[in-house]
Amino acid sequence: MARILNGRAAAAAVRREVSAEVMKLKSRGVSVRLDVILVGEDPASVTYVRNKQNDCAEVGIESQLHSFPEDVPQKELEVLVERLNEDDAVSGFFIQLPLPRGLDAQPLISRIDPDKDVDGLSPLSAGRLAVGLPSLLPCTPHGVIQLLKRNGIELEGREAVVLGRSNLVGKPLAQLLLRENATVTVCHSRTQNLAEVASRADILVAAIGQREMIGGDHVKEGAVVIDVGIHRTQDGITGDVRFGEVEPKASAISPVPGGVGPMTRAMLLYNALEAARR
Ligand SMILES: Nc1nc2c(c(=O)[nH]1)N[C@@H](CN(C=O)c1ccc(C(=O)N[C@@H](CCC(=O)O)C(=O)O)cc1)CN2
Ligand SMILES: [Mg+2]
Repeated sequence: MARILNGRAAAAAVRREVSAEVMKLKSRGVSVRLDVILVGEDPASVTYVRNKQNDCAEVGIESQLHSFPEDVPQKELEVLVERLNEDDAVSGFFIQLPLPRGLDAQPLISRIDPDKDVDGLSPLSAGRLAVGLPSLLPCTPHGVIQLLKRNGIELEGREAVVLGRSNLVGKPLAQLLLRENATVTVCHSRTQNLAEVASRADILVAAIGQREMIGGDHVKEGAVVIDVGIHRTQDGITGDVRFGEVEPKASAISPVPGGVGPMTRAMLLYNALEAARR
């Protein structure tokens, strides 16, 4: 029976730590402000943004929402990004993803000042991470590392397999695991013998975006399994992992919901604090 890696508890601990540091900054006259760009009315995005703003309020971070209809011109968003870059009252900001069809997120993200890039997704932030310079770290991958570390799971010298190579999760997570001295393999849709490669892992991270694709045959006995997937079904939310099949083989496993998701939110608060210190 696997240990359940409780993301809600770890995230609550991060929030307490951030809150204490925000308080200290405030006592020195420095306020922390996280601005949010939301385009369109995708229900999941609207919920995530509301949750993130509630998190900010809980830890004493100010937050301002910049909300646009889905047909907003790209140029208007570019102008806003430049304005937020220049505004000294704004510690950091992010664009809630995905953007509606017709808008291109990458040129906007590329314009964000890396010192304000609380999602850690700009090419400059990614480059800093890749060469080992200090940078704001993408929230989900950083949340995965924190979930592992706060549960006392050793990474150094261990075989880590990341399933998925997105800019949001897979690629930066591979960099972070390398930084922790794990031996890292990244798998993707063209990987041959996926189950064979995955079952080499001491630490297996599923971030492929395919509902319940990973089963017992992908997992080595005693592996630590992290599920980054989020899929809404009629029966509730599930991940990329068939939990019932994998849990008996794993030594530890993150649930969905209540695993990586809450950590993503918590690491955004951590980044807002870091940005304010810059
Ligand atoms: N600009 C960004 N956009 C998106 C990101 C991101 O990090 N930055 N990640 C995802 C969405 N996301 C945050 O934005 C996010 C998704 C899910 C959760 C979460 O807590 N999930 C819960 C379950 C879902 C629920 O209850 O609705 C859980 O896993 O327990 C947090 C953040 C894409 N967009
Ligand atoms: Mg600066």
